[in-house]
Amino acid sequence: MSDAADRPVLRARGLRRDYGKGEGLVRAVDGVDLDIAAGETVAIMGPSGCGKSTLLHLLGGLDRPSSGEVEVNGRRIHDISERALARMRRTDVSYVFQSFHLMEELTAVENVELSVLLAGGSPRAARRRAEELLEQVGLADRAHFLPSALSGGQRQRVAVARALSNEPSVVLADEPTGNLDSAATLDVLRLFEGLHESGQTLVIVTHDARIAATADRMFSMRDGAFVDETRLTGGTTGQLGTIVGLED
Ligand SMILES: Nc1ncnc2c1ncn2[C@@H]1O[C@H](COP(=O)(O)OP(=O)(O)OP(=O)(O)O)[C@@H](O)[C@H]1O
Repeated sequence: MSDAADRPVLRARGLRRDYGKGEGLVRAVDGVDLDIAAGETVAIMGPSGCGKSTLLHLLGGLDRPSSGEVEVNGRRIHDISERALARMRRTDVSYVFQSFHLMEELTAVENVELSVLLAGGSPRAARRRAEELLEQVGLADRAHFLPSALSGGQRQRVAVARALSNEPSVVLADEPTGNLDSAATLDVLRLFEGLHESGQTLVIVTHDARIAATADRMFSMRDGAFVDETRLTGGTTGQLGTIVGLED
């Protein structure tokens, strides 16, 4: 096997992020090391304010660390130009937010399409890809609805379709079910499970132990650092309904 095949998709070393200075200094992320292999699903849990979102922002290149480094597919992301970083955010690493972040004036299909267009796809290819993805997330029949006409779970599925639009190496999801009821949570979890089965790499920040239980590995975070790592065996295929408490 070549080195490239063994190389983690996402790697962080000595990652630190400080906000403010002097007496007001907050060390939001305090020395995180992380290696995530292709196809892994990793959950990050921890109490409010422990630094989960800040860490995810650093991993996705939405923010720069005070020190330390992040590599995506072997490439250090904080040394590259803003332009290259913006390109990487459109293609290699994508983000799913708790509050969806859809463009309210665009339909579901247009939201996904826009992401392909921004990454340089042709209009025709973008529409085809957007339709395929909405089909994949079970929303073909809602493609021409505005987000305001969709349920929370449906909006989050559009956001996931958009996150997948440019075939990213890693999808980072920040509390992706935080605004959803149990039925919608189950929908999104099933979608993640399908992505996992198809080999997508996922990093999910969550407060919900039931969601973390669906991962291959779970990190517990306190005060900006990982304090525990658990390898979860056996996966949860077919058990999601039980986990979320909706099915027997
Ligand atoms: N822009 C900022 N300026 C100053 N402090 C910040 C900023 N963003 C975050 N922090 C602080 O950094 C720490 C980590 O915040 P972060 O949002 O990463 O935590 P979290 O674990 O994601 O919390 P939650 O679960 O509530 O979303 C907190 O103490 C927070 O107050």
